[in-house]
Amino acid sequence: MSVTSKDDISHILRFVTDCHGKFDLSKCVIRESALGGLGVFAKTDIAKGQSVLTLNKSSIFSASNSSIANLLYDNSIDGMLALNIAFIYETTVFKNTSHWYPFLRTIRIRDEQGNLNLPPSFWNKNGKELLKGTSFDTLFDALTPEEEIVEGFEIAINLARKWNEEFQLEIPNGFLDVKENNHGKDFNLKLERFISVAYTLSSRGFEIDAYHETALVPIADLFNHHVAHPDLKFVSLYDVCDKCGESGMCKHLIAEEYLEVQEQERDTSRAEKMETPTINEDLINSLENGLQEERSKSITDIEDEDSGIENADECVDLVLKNDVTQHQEIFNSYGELSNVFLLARYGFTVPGNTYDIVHLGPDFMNILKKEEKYQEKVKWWGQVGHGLFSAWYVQMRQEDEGEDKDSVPQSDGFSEDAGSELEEESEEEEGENDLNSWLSQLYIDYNGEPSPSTWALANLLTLTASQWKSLFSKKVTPHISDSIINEEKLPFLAKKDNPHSKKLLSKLLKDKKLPCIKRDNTPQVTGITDNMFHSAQILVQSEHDILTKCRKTLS
Ligand SMILES: C[S@@+](CC[C@H](N)C(=O)[O-])C[C@H]1O[C@@H](n2cnc3c(N)ncnc32)[C@H](O)[C@@H]1O
Repeated sequence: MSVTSKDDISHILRFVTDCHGKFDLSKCVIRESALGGLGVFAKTDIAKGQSVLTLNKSSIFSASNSSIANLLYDNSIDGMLALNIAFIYETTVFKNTSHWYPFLRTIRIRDEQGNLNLPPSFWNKNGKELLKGTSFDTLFDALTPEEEIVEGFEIAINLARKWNEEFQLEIPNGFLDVKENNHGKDFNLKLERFISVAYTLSSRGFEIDAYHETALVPIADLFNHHVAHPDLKFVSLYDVCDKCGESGMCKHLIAEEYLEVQEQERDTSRAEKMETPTINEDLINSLENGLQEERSKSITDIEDEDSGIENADECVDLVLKNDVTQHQEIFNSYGELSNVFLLARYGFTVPGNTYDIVHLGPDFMNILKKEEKYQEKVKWWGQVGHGLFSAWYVQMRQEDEGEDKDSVPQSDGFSEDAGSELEEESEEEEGENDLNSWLSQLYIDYNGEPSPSTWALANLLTLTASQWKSLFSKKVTPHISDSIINEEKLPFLAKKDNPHSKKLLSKLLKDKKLPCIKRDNTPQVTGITDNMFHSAQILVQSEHDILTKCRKTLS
């Protein structure tokens, strides 16, 4: 939960004005939102297509334009780690001397009660209990602390010490000044602050371009998220030089082109072997002289046109994709995300989030472990069946869509691993864990509809011995995975009206345990802050509602 205080509105507006940004105060107003913190509201009706905010990229804050940009670059630090370290230096070391400080100081890493904003993976035991057994825990394993952030903190501490030793750059006080002789306690205290910075920035960052990567954008970060009907589109030219951020020709591109031409000439002439020219400072400088001339000419052209804001390619824009009406809050979209993702990355949850699901993996595992009769079927499903069924199902859906071209394409339930959205790093381990792969496909969607795999596994488990045999065109061999499936039987697995399967699923839902969310004690006793409680309550309620809908579907 990262929110801004209303006392900061004037500072943010002044910063944007000083940066010659365009935010039309006759059309929009920043004020407190019922969702928490601030939001941006329409002062008048505004037509779709209009831009509500235009800022030059030089006024956004990224690691690449921070005061320590060169140091980060020299040490090959990029991405979110670079942004976190840059933010810490800017707000603790450079402070008033930093161009961005008036904006950055409005970004709080603590909630209104003074508690650090922490992701659930770093909540205390009581806090984690609030989410135990939900999809957050079982499907995404998002209660386990990420090693990556601790490693990032250690890198940041070492760099701070190195820069201090080498050229006396002050070590950020209270953040990276970990006492060497008091490693444990002091380390953990400052690690929490570091995590809080990372979590807060991840809830406010915008993907800008190849040069800036993720950056903080004043005012743009005050628009709240809408799950279903966002009003805005964030526009930024991504394809720029990753070394200098130029959108057109720059010395790096010219140097690259020059080398390419040299290469081609060498190939075509097939003459004596020429020495390969390399990009060095001399080459860049000589090329840059030519470029400088070209550039000053084009700058004059732009200034002549003078529209108040410079080259559009050098700006970021928030453009309306809907008409908005007077007084309404104007919403952005942080992505088509379930509450699991919103909480893990952005620190909040939304009631009635249509991207929510309920994971049934552990619930199936419970009955599979208990019942000997299921062992053979489950072994086949894990090794062969799930893959076969998924491929058949996707193909069948494509054929249906081909026949009915006007129909709205729908998710086939297999196109994406339901558990993939939080697991960028675990994609490397793809294939390592077949069990997780098919278990992740066992879920109920927001409408209370079991996923295709859920129906299929339930249908499989409830097959009688003779039905199970007839699933194979050849006798089941001792090695179940070698048995040949009778493909005509696959549609049976997709059935949604098998009373035996419905009964099995109903029992599964009856036994499913979700956390009981109630406030037994004060936050001082439990360490559960209002934000933690509120977020967990919405997430768990959403899962309860999905289960209720599913029970109706099954009855
Ligand atoms: C980019 S900021 C948006 C502006 C924020 N309200 C502020 O005061 O700074 C993102 C934060 O706003 C809050 N937020 C955004 N959309 C929300 C929503 N639909 N419901 C609840 N909180 C939301 C969350 O605290 C989130 O971490």
